[in-house]
Amino acid sequence: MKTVVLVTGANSGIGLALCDRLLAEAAEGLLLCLACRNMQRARAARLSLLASHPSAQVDLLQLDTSSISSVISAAQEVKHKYDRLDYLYLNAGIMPNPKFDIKAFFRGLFSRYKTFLQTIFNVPYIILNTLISKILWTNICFCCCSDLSNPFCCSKIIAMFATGEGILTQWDGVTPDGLREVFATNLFGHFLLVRELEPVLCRPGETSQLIWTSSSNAHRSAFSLEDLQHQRGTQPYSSSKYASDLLSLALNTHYNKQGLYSSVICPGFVMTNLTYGILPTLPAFLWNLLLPIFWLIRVFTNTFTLTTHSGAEALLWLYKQRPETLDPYAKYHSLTSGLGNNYTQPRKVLQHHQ
Ligand SMILES: NC(=O)C1=CN([C@@H]2O[C@H](COP(=O)(O)OP(=O)(O)OC[C@H]3O[C@@H](n4cnc5c(N)ncnc54)[C@H](OP(=O)(O)O)[C@@H]3O)[C@@H](O)[C@H]2O)C=CC1
Ligand SMILES: CC(C)CCC[C@@H](C)[C@H]1CC[C@H]2C3=C(CC[C@]12C)[C@@]1(C)CCC(=O)C[C@@H]1CC3
Repeated sequence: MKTVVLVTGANSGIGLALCDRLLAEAAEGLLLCLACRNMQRARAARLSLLASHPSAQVDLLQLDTSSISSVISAAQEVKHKYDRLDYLYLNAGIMPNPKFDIKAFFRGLFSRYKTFLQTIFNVPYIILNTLISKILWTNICFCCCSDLSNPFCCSKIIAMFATGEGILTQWDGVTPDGLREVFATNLFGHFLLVRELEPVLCRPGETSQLIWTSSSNAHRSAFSLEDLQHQRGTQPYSSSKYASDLLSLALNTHYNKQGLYSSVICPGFVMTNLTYGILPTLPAFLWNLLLPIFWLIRVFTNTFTLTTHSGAEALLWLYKQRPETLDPYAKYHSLTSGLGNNYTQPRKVLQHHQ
């Protein structure tokens, strides 16, 4: 019997890389279903996967997660075609019209520029402090140095690079169903899909896994239970990702006794169609010019996974785990070390009392 895996948003980016890595891992025993909104792109993705894994079984499914009717008919088709679903990767996602706020970026960087330079050159705080204060021996210099020795500033800059917090502006629209587009695409459509697929996900005596592609950009401050769709805020993407972290937890409470387990992952910062739009003046291939800078930043934050292959690391790692052994309060991070090695690390995301 083949393991049935369904991946939403499988025609590009992290989703496509995941499919490739799954097939490289277990092409023979796998029945892979690519769930995509655009069938032309889906067919192209299928062909590229079959080119490198000729013996693989790859099916296509039309699914637009932002549309209620599309989700319902896609779920009907899945239930009709397969009598089981072992893995459901909830990966499709949008961040409409993201813009890099250069002012906010430089404000964040240069308000703490000394700390940034120190981070880059890795000069130990104490040596630098003593040296400068001995040479100049003035009050002003002392003030500067006290700033230098504040590791909190360093960690703030690193956090800015790791999460994109405060340096991106986003936009949101309304779907024909009357829902906010980011909420509908990233969260609600997936939730509906899970509910509709209950009969093939919850089978007596067997386990299945839901795996959400969340983000380091998921911020509690962006989310409000009173404004689930984020109609009143300016961070719809962060809100939808934080909501998926919460929802995963709730799904575990609800479904674990029926053998269905849910986890969230964070792929790190990956260069994909989703991120190319952030620097609008830069065509996709020119992003590669920034690679040396990104590799340098990676020395300080291992969240710069950069390639789709590396970003899919935690998604693949979860595929190999027994779901009962996973921590529902953890977010599993794809990480890449300064030397380019990929690994997965769980980090506590929600505290039990939250
Ligand atoms: N890149 C990054 O740095 C990070 C990405 N993520 C998350 O990773 C996931 C994958 O994104 P990524 O690979 O980067 O970007 P891509 O844009 O390459 O992939 C997104 C995929 O989702 C699909 N999609 C978008 N909207 C819908 C919809 N309404 N219905 C069905 N499919 C849809 C896209 O299809 P189409 O080709 O038709 O647009 C595409 O296949 C997203 O959830 C994203 O939020 C999280 C953290 C960081
Ligand atoms: C030297 C500069 C020009 C570098 C600019 C880098 C930024 C464009 C990126 C730094 C951190 C990135 C990031 C994301 C987008 C691009 C950055 C802001 C995300 C917000 C993309 C979507 C996510 O889910 C999380 C990412 C976190 C890091």
